[in-house]
Amino acid sequence: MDITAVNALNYEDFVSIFGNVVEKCPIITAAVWSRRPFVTLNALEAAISEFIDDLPESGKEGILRCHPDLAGRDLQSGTLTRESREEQARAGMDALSSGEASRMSRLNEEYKTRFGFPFVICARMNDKANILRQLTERCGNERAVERERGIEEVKKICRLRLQGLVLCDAPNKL
Ligand SMILES: NC(=O)NC1=NC(=O)NC1=O
Repeated sequence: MDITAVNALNYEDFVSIFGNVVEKCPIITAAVWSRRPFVTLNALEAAISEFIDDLPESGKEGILRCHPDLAGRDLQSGTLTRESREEQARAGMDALSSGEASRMSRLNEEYKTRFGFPFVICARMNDKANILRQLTERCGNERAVERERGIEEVKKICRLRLQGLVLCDAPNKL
């Protein structure tokens, strides 16, 4: 699908295709539909980013709370979205040793207790070791710092999900 086809979508199809570029936050996609036509994929990504940046702190924290824990109960119970399942698998979250899994679980709980929202990182840009290192380090940050850092990671996840939806078809249309 190229950007011309994206701009031609009605809002039902737009939300149906792009509704999970920000995990479990289709309202963001539904809202930015009004900003079409998007000149490029980057313009669509920028519209999403601007919508997020304009939210109050509670809205940003709400977005973070829609993200499943890495190697958490959703992964264990098979209830991850397709996108999250693929992302977590690529980062090796489904192949942790029992020691690594219990460390992830403990650190995730510590992080959530401290901040009131989950640790979010773009799994596709990190491996297992770096995720554990980042989780350990970021637990020591201030809440405001982690709110912004988590949103930065949400935007990276969103960019990669958008590229998978719009660019991946492009090579087929030689
Ligand atoms: N808590 C998280 O960071 N979750 C996730 N990051 C990803 O890249 N995919 C997820 O499900």
